[in-house]
Amino acid sequence: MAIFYHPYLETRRLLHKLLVMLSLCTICASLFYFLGGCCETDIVENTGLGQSTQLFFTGRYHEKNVSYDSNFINAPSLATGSPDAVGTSARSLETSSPGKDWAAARRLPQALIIGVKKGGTRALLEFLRLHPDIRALGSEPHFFDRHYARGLNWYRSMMPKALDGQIVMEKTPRYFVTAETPARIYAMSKEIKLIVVVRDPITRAISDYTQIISKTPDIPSFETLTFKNRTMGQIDALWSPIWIGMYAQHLEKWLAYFPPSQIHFVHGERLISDPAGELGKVQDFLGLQRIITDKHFYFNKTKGFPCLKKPEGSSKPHCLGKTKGRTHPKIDPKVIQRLKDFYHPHNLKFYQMAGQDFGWQ
Ligand SMILES: Nc1ncnc2c1ncn2[C@@H]1O[C@H](COP(=O)(O)OS(=O)(=O)O)[C@@H](OP(=O)(O)O)[C@H]1O
Repeated sequence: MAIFYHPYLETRRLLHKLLVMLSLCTICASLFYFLGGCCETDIVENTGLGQSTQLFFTGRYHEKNVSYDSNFINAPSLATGSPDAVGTSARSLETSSPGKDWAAARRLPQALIIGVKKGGTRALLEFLRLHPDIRALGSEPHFFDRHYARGLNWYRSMMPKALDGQIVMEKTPRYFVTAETPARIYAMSKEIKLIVVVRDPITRAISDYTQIISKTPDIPSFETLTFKNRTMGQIDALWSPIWIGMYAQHLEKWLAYFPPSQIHFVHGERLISDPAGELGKVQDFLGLQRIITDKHFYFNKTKGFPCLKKPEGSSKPHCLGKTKGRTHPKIDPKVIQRLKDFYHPHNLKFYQMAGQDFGWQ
């Protein structure tokens, strides 16, 4: 029987072969992707926070929703959004120990820097990131004050991946003055460790005002805004820069939920004059080995603040960016004196509640 060569049949055979090969490729690729995805991210997460929140973790967020403020100069990787750009040892898990990445998971934080605004919270967070046992979120998630309705799974997805034994933390200075926050944090974890950086409330208020005026230059002077009635010398205690500094009144709300042993106060002025000393106490409070020491800091005369020495593999030192350590306006000494009188009883009450004298006059 004669075999006919028919171009139409030949093309059909070729197309058929191609289709089979394509299907095989698709199956292989899907298998490869599926197996890879499973091994990398599907981890049963134990929050370790004494509550029933064991959840399946899908881990496909990669911090894409998080904005990092580039508060460190000469820290290009921070500016590009890496959560662990600063520090000699706190390198990104994803890049520094790929072999261990499979064991890392996103967990809810075990420690929080809750305040105070303009206290030195950014400096503290960035210094703490030097510790290999700390994994800190670079941005301020504002979960307990603004985004609570998004739920704990959203909050967890914001956190950097951490290995067992590493402490996950974030900082949002507004938590300290938000009335609903202590109860919400308590509902997440009764054992959480809370850190508050406090600074002389008058300097803090001026720092706050300096930030406000940098964004809205047309507002009245600090002196004007400080008073409800200047001739009567009546302070406007509801003006946010003044109100935030009434620490005792805010602390009361936290002590209704957490024992004093769970709240650590960082002395904001000493964080500038002796960063290693303050960091030593924070590491003790967190139950960590004292790894961050004075070897990590140098005083930058131009900046007027302590900065980080060069990290491994880089010749550039790290200072906080220009929004930290701004020049403050000169305030009328009479207004300062009036503020001292105003804050005096609040400060005394705060020293008593915190169990330490911060020495603000
Ligand atoms: N090492 C170092 N470098 C720069 N600045 C430092 C440092 N340590 C503490 N500070 C003080 O931190 C103040 C800003 O506080 P915060 O980071 O808490 O501000 S914020 O609430 O997050 O906006 C900032 O306030 P201003 O001086 O008013 O800018 C600083 O005084």
